Amino acid sequence: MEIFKEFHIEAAHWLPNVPAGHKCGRMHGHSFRIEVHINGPIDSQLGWVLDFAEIKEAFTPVEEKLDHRCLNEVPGLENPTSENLARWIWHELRPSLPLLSKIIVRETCTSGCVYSGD
Ligand SMILES: Nc1nc2c(c(=O)[nH]1)N=C([C@H](O)[C@H](O)COP(=O)(O)OP(=O)(O)OP(=O)(O)O)CN2
Ligand SMILES: [Zn+2]
Repeated sequence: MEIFKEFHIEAAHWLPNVPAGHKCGRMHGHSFRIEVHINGPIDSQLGWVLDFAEIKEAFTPVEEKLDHRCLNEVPGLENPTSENLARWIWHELRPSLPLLSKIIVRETCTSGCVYSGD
């Protein structure tokens, strides 16, 4: 079964590799919504796949690195597209969440991406 927890990050970014004049080449901000998905069996005693609190605990250092930051200044996020952000979060979380199955990044109400690992 797959479970998830959603986190909210306020951050600024600009995209360095877009064509000249593209609006995303200018510094701007988003209220990013990030879903962390975990896939595994339900523990028969506890009745859950993983305590949601464990997902939150794993995400806390990631939140510290991203929230109220300029993402371009975060090592590894020099080109902070949704795709690169999702992949970056995956690699940050995977060591502490071995059942990690998916990262969903919503950059705006209408745009985002789903990353299921390499
Ligand atoms: N594949 C990607 N395309 C774009 C990304 C991205 O990360 N991956 N990022 C951007 C910009 O950061 C932009 O802020 C978000 O794009 P967009 O959805 O075009 O934003 P709008 O608010 O203008 O969207 P509406 O069409 O008004 O809903 C651009 N592209
Ligand atoms: Zn943007």
